[in-house]
Amino acid sequence: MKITQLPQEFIDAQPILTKLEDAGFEAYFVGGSVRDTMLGKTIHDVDIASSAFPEEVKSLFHNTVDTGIQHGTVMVLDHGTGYEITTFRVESTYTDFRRPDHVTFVRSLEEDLKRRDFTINALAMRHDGEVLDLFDGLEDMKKGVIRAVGDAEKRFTEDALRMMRALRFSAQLGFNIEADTQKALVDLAPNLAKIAVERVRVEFEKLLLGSQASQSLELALRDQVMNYLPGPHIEDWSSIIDDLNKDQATNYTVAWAHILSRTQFDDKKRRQFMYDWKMSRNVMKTVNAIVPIVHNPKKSTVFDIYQVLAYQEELLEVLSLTGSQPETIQRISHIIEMLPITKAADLNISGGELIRSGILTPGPLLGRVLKKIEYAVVVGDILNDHDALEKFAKEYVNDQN
Ligand SMILES: Nc1ccn([C@@H]2O[C@H](COP(=O)(O)OP(=O)(O)OP(=O)(O)O)[C@@H](O)[C@H]2O)c(=O)n1
Ligand SMILES: [Mg+2]
Repeated sequence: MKITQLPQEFIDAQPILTKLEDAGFEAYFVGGSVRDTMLGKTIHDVDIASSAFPEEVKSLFHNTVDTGIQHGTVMVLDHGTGYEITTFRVESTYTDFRRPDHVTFVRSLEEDLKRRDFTINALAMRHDGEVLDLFDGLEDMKKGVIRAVGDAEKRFTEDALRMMRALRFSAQLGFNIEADTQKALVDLAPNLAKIAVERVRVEFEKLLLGSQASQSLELALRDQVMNYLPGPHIEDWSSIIDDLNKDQATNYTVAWAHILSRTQFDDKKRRQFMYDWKMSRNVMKTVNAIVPIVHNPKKSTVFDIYQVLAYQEELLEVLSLTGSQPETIQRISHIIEMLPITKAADLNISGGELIRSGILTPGPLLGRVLKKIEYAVVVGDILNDHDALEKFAKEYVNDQN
């Protein structure tokens, strides 16, 4: 099978392949970019596999970086674009379920494709668009199936992450997982607990953002995969799945905030969950700001909303995902629109001015006064007007004495 209209990313990379070929090596586009092209999806980057050994790649191209040379990957820089060229390889025993103990470079494309995870990921494409399909990946694509290349148990034992990848691809593509592959997944799911959390998280986040996330989460639940994922156990998957049946999150911060809004976790358990998943500080801050409001949106005050203003987009999205009433969402949007200030720096008075005018001296009282002023302005008790704020500060200080 030959693709006649190649996406530009491949055309740009063609000279790299032909240079390798002219030197007597084989070179192919492999992996996600070939899969996604066949599926009519847009691609981001192209990966190249070659029979040339890393040193041979380096001697052919002027500008290279050893990005993963021990695994056979060399990056070739070409007009500002980096292309990863990985030598055909086979991997031997994975004693830690994470990384092969060592890789062996080979000259055969088939050997290389044989050790890949799924048939749809084991396609190779020549520089001219000719697709090599040694494991019936195209047929599986047509049928909408995720099938391990060869023995599923072997593939999942080599790298347990592939079980997450199976679920992730099913969420992204809406594909079913083929029966033997599914069985291996059920049997070997406990190994998921042994792999690096960061790797699991990346796949799980891709799953959550997939257009068929709900279908994939249902599979994960049924096959008890959830039991081997980080964090305290979530009891509330069914409501999360229901939500995702109707709509999907636009980014993973929203996805996590949505999940945690649907759980009954208290503050401590929620933090534990995020810590166990090794989420970034930014995600944690956003989730911690949003979840209490989503739990009780009707009770949220103007000042509550003001305090989470930095996360307003995420908040509104999670409210909508969790099925908040339109009136509730409208009320919160309205509060946001009407806020007189968006941050303390918008106040028409500063600590420095209060000191210069002799109303206050540096110290804790000054901090308290500024907080009071901010609160009063936000909730509409006073106007954000310099003289009014100064008067308010004077009266507050007098009351304290
Ligand atoms: N655990 C893994 C990870 C990757 N691969 C192989 O390496 C390719 C590239 O891996 P990666 O970029 O991680 O995934 P993609 O399939 O390219 O998916 P994405 O588009 O999300 O990058 C895969 O297609 C697959 O052939 C594999 O066999 N086993
Ligand atoms: Mg990729």
